[in-house]
Amino acid sequence: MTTEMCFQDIEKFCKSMPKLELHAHLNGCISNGILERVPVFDRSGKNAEDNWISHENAVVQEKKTLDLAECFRTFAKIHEVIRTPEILHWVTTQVIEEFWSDNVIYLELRTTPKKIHNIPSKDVYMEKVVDAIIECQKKFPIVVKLLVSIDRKLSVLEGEENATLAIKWSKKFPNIVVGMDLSGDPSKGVFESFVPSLVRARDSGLKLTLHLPEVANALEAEQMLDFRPHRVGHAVNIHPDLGGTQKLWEILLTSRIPVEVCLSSNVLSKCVSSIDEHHIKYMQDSGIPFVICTDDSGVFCTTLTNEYQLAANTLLLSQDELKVLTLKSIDYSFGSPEDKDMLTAMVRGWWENRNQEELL
Ligand SMILES: CNc1ncnc2c1ncn2[C@@H]1O[C@H](COP(=O)(O)O)[C@@H](O)[C@H]1O
Ligand SMILES: [Zn+2]
Repeated sequence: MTTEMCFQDIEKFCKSMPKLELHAHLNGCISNGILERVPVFDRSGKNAEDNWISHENAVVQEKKTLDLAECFRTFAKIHEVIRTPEILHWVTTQVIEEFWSDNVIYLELRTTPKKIHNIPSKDVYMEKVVDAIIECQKKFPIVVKLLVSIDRKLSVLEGEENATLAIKWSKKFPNIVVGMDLSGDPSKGVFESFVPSLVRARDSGLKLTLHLPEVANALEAEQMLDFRPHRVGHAVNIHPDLGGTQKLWEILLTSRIPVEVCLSSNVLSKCVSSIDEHHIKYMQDSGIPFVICTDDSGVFCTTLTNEYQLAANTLLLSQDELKVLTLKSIDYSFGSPEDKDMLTAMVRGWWENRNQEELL
């Protein structure tokens, strides 16, 4: 970052920049502000005015270190709030609106469809999320895509079900449902068992992103990288100085698979000991492609602005480098060629205007 820019300037600058978010779990992105306002809907599905779920029931998330196990307990608490199709629809609109307020112009949301509480089926889950996306795209200048996740604690059969669901919904809404993700508690489940489902999704045109294990598991990390997904999440425990191996690092390096970097998530979940020890520096030095993401903006009390600011401070990025980072995230996105052209024009337009204003 240029020396004349102070901390607040960087924040203001990162906020004003148009940004792309490529790694955001729907329920992990429900902020305290949203949780405190979850409405109670009456039986007809209408929002019963002034009837909010009490604050005591809301999950209070704090910006503090949680270990991974605590993170997963927090997700379970949030899932307790998502009791009806109406609430799911409402929270999805709120999450999208919060990203839009942060100047996110393109958002890839991911979620594991669930049949829980009064949500009668995974299809209804998909319907509510897709409806909310369509509604928000009419209201705000933001492009939103959906990736269907497989939570790795699920059975192989349920993984198959999610792949079938993703394929079916991508045929219905090809501009919205564009990919699949494998995520969840890395101490549960086995990547290899989901390979047939993921291959089926890939063969039907869906893009894939896999969470590389956030705990040291060189064998699984290697299997995931060898699978050549379109992107990977996190990439902790890959570099030989940081819990990985030379072999893993070289596979990542030569594969050119873009990494979704989630700085706050990695530090707050204690997968990385501090921001200064984060592998983002090694990735920058080696030229490994990466994109800055939030992961769970609600659970980690962060924003994409904050993550860009952290990256700018950690890597001492110039404004021009921030522009390049944003333009690269367009390339790595799962948007269509038309989406990418439109986003490139928007981002370039914003930077050109800004440069002209500076000259005046
Ligand atoms: C912190 N690092 C992480 N590592 C692995 N999986 C994570 C995660 N953060 C979130 N999830 C996955 O996303 C779900 C919440 O969103 P959805 O209910 O699907 O919308 C979590 O239950 C977990 O499966
Ligand atoms: Zn994630």
